[in-house]
Amino acid sequence: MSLPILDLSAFTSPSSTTDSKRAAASALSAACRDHGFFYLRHTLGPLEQRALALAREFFLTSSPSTKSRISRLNPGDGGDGARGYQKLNENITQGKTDFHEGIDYYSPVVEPKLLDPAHPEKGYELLMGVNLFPQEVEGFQETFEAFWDELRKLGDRVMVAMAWALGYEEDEEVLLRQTRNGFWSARVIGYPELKKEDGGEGGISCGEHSDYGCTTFLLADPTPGALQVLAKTGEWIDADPIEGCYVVNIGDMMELWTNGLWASTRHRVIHTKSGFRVSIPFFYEPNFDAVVEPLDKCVAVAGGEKKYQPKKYGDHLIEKVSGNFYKAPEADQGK
Ligand SMILES: O=C(O)CCC(=O)C(=O)O
Ligand SMILES: [Fe+2]
Repeated sequence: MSLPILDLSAFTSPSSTTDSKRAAASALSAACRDHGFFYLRHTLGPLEQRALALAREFFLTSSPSTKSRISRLNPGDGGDGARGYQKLNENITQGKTDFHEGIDYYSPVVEPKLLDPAHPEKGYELLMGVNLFPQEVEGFQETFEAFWDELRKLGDRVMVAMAWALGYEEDEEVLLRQTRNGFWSARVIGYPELKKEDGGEGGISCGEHSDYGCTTFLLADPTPGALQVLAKTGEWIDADPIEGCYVVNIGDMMELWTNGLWASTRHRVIHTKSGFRVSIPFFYEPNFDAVVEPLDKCVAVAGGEKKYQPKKYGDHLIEKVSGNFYKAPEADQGK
């Protein structure tokens, strides 16, 4: 089984017809309902290769002091508990350590919130700090900021396409209204190959999880066999990169909006091939204060039964981020 390849250019081009939008929305609806994962044909040109190359340069050539200068630190220790660099084995999924290193970024906050203004060295409230860039890697910050800007715009268009796919052709901004100032997030991830001594067989590069927000746009280098998606049949299928495409998946908040019509599909990374793998997912998310609840039309499909309680996205995010760095063996943590 393989994942569908979609073209949503009907929603990005100003000259497209209603019929072409309907056709694209119908393919999108089937992909989200049947898989929760799909390939989206879209390219940002050389910006993508530049971002992947800079990510690789950071992981493979930066000194330990460069990496530690941008370390994720807890509130109280100088950080905001979320933004920054995590070394190998620091990230936790389902209570188990992941074998990757990465830098986490979030939407910049207009006024970072110091924990204690009299003692700025203590850092920030959870998630309310500043993004940390490796200034030693020339062009890193500008390239990634430009990359994320483009993906935010793409995400806005995909929200309109998703609204059509859910039957909201007449109210196509029903999702966009709650994501336009989205509290997006992004990761720059490096995966050394898993070897036996690192936990090799049975070890995990990034543990099984669902993404916790709205829609993820993933770009990765060409390494095959690393990202795997749990199909509805119960088998794990490879989501290998396809040139000119993003791997897109829906997250927990989209599952909530659709009243479970589109499930947030579980996935994992097991990288045992040779070479250092790099991936740069962008998580397009609802506004921090968006109250996400099942959409009327999706509730109607389920015979009027609301299967989920409303949830404020910011609360959901705080819950999830707190779990990512806390080793709780029973917990089922998302990303
Ligand atoms: O590296 C990948 O291919 C996927 C990473 C991922 O699933 C995540 O960061 O949520
Ligand atoms: Fe993920």
